[in-house]
Amino acid sequence: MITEEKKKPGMYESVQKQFDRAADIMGLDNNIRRILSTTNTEIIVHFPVKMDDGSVEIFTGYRVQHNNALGPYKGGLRYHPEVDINAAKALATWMTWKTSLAGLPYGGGKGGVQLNPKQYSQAELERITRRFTYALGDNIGPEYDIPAPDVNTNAQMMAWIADTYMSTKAPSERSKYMHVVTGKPVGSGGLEGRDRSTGFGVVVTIREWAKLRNISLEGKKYIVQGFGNVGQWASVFMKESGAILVGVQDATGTIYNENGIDPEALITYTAGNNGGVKDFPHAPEVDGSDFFAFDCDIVIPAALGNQITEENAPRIKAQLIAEGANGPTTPEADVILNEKGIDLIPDILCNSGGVIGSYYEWLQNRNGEIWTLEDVIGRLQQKLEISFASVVKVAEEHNTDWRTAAYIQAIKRIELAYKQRGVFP
Ligand SMILES: NC(=O)C1=CN([C@@H]2O[C@H](COP(=O)(O)OP(=O)(O)OC[C@H]3O[C@@H](n4cnc5c(N)ncnc54)[C@H](OP(=O)(O)O)[C@@H]3O)[C@@H](O)[C@H]2O)C=CC1
Ligand SMILES: O=C(O)CCC(=O)C(=O)O
Repeated sequence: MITEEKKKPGMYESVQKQFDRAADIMGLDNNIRRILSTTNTEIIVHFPVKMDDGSVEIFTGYRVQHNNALGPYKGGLRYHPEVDINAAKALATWMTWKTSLAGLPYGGGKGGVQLNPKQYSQAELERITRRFTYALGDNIGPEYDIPAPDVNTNAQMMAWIADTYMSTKAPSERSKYMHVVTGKPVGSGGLEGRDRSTGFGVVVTIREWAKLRNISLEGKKYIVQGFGNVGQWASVFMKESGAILVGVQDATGTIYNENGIDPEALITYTAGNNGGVKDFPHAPEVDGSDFFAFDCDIVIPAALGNQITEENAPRIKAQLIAEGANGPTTPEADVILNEKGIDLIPDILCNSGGVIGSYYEWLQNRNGEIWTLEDVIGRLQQKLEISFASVVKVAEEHNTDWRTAAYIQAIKRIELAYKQRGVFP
């Protein structure tokens, strides 16, 4: 099992190093560089919640709004013991680059609550989510800052947020606020396909990589770290492309089977009482301490940040790393992977299908429309293919890696917005 994010170099340090590299190469205006190196707003709330046994627990929640030059802040909420202000700052900053690269009218925000959701009942999680929403108040809003699901949060929690937020508005106005949050259940204003949009997007970018490198995905072996929303859906779409899942790691353990693990069977298994991949009957449990070095062609990190480091990067054998997670690779590991000639599809491109799906949900609510699954999947695929091609082109123009190229492309759009508005007299 992987070690905790907290014990490794900070994710905020990583995102700033990535930004600095791109800013240097593109010769970014120094004032814009200073603006983008700083978060706009950092909110910390402490709020009490009554537990099932009648006791009261105080929780700490975060929302960081990094930048809104292109539109409202957008990004998920995470429930995890390692959520803190620095994690929220890093994740919010990545959202700014991601939404800009995708060409969306959004900025970047992120937040969450520091807790281990496995320790709470469903009723307690509902009260925590509703209290957190009250505590945030109008620091979120459909045209201001729009949360969405992330690690350990789901469509049900988004429905509680929407309901709580809307209940603070006048009854005649409430329906105008449905798009305060995305990733809701389809029955409550959610979008058909938002559930799979991140995992689908990961696989669209892998297919584009395969086309570029003239490789067939048929029979290619891959491993996935994290078998939640992103890992599961990515595995479903990798199966459609003929690739073979051989290893999976989650917080409960690591399994490996060189003959293949059926993603659907594993999804059914993990949805059961065990809640993870441990003891899956069709793949033995193995030592996962060197997970990324397993024999495979493609690695999909889809769990937490700072997992591929200078310690394990030298042993990676795969041809491609497709970053389903946010910030899974440290800047030091990036250097090693580049030297080894391993391709890497950076998080702000690879997992951007999620926020693009959220944008479609937001539009659906805002315009009173109902989109079909075909609409969503078709538009998502087209948008991601364009993004992938633009990153490859910028990388060639600047003779740089794909992560730096993705940053350059994202930063350029924000730079233009600042220059056109004339904030500098
Ligand atoms: N959901 C989305 O739309 C998007 C998510 N992302 C990113 O993708 C990543 C995964 O998010 P998502 O799938 O939504 O989250 P989920 O909560 O659905 O799944 C997280 C997965 O990571 C596993 N995990 C947690 N801790 C560890 C650990 N120490 N070692 C190994 N595995 C671990 C969990 O295991 P267990 O179940 O056993 O706890 C679970 O399988 C995150 O980095 C997130 O920011 C990026 C873009 C959009
Ligand atoms: O769907 C969204 O708004 C954001 C999802 C998210 O948190 C992410 O892309 O990291």
